[in-house]
Amino acid sequence: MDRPIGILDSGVGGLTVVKEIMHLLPNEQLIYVGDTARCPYGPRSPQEVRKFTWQISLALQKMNVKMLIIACNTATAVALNSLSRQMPFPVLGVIFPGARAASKATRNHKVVVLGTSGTVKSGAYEYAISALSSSSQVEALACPTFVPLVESNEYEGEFAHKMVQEALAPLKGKDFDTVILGCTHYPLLQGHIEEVVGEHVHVVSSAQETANDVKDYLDFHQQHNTKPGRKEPIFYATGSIPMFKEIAERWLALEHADVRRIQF
Ligand SMILES: N[C@H](CCC(=O)O)C(=O)O
Repeated sequence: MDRPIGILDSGVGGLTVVKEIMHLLPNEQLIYVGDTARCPYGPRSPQEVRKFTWQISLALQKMNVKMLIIACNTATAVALNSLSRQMPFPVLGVIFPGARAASKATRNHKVVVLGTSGTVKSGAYEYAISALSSSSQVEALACPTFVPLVESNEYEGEFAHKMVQEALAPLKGKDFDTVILGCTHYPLLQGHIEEVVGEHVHVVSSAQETANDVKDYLDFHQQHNTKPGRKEPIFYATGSIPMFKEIAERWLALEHADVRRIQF
């Protein structure tokens, strides 16, 4: 099926999912919406995040997508159920794939989830992990400083490292062996996070697992794009286009990212 795949996030975080899908399914046309003008979603109420997620999803529906990926944990936690019930195409979130990857990786069944305040308050990871393995203990930690660091393109260097160190200080001395990057912005800080938690800890991101789920779905339902050739993604942003373009080109190693404006 030659229709595009829609992907959404509050900002640039979902590009971590785009990167994996581009790698695994280069033939698919991706349309991405980053709601950078209203980012972060983390501190907002569930009602507001649900409303914004629906607005974007309806815009993507008008663009004739064959499938929707909510590449945002905060939005997945509050909007996946209603969207997957009511949209006329499959809707995938990022929480279950991340929980599954962590359940596979942990040996001592002690898992830490790093996420936005909204995701942590939702308890969505605790719920997903307990459904997969009732013996696992999950501790969730909100890291509200991380998303602004990534959105302002300051995710590399000393300052970012110090912010990560400060945010993860409550984990010192705890014996977890797996950390879930429970926000799609956090893989851009993965190097700092790995240094702080130590190399004995598995750091899992849901991006790879989500991309695998997309492929499995397209395989099973025979819905791959049949037009030959690699497709360049189309990006829409509600906020600064130059900032989005710079981050997308760097993170996805694109020479020219096609970034357009969208408003709600
Ligand atoms: N990237 C998003 C949201 C970050 C935010 O807007 O607070 C997530 O996975 O949760």
